[in-house]
Amino acid sequence: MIDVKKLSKSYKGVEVVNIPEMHIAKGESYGLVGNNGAGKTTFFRMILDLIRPSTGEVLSKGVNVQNNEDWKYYTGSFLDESFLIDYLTPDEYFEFIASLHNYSKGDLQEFLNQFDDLFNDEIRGKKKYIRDLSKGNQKKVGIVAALMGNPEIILLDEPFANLDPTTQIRLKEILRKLKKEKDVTLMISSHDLSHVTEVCERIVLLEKGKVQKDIQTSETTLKDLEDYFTA
Ligand SMILES: Nc1ncnc2c1ncn2[C@@H]1O[C@H](COP(=O)(O)OP(=O)(O)OP(=O)(O)O)[C@@H](O)[C@H]1O
Repeated sequence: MIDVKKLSKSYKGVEVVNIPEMHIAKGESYGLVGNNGAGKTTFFRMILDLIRPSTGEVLSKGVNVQNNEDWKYYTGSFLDESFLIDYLTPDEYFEFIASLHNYSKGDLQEFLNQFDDLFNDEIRGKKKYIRDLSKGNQKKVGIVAALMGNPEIILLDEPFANLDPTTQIRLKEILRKLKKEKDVTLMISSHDLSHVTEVCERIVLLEKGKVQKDIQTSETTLKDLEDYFTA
């Protein structure tokens, strides 16, 4: 699904990402962990062609993401609030994103109804602009919008941060269901080692832009990661 080749990014001569090679298979759930500044967001931004690599390339289904827009039709993502349009209400924003996916009004209602529990009556039908929502509720809007249009791959940066425990549990269920029922490829960066090891079958650990671990999740992974970050 995604192939990374000789990928690096430097700012003012300082290298912040250096990944010589990486393959992310279709249907894989991939968790990216690493301390602040490890390069997680920068890596995701290069996959989404939001920033240009200093060297190398990212291929989505074999095509360089810089040269072709096709990947945008099957890729859902939410990295931060800049993905939102904060002067719209959530309903207006969902309608806008739905129009990009050619959803009818009925399609949109049906799609959003699935997330009633997650929204907890705080998001739809309110006359509040996105900018006036709490951080957690903004995140819910962004994540749900990223799931619209049946994406084949979904990238989420810190999806669990700012969410209350109930929502974290619901989000984990949603992500697991997407993988199981729709074979969606998931790429999640997270500081929450417990959630990310629960959802992801593969964990990649970045440190100073370089891959330190690339492992299949097992019963010992959470403990191994905790030990790594404690040392
Ligand atoms: N536009 C930029 N100009 C200069 N340096 C940058 C820029 N964007 C990112 N960096 C640097 O690149 C490094 C990696 O940042 P990045 O945001 O990718 O890390 P991260 O792993 O996502 O961190 P966090 O867990 O804190 O979100 C950091 O040292 C950051 O300061």
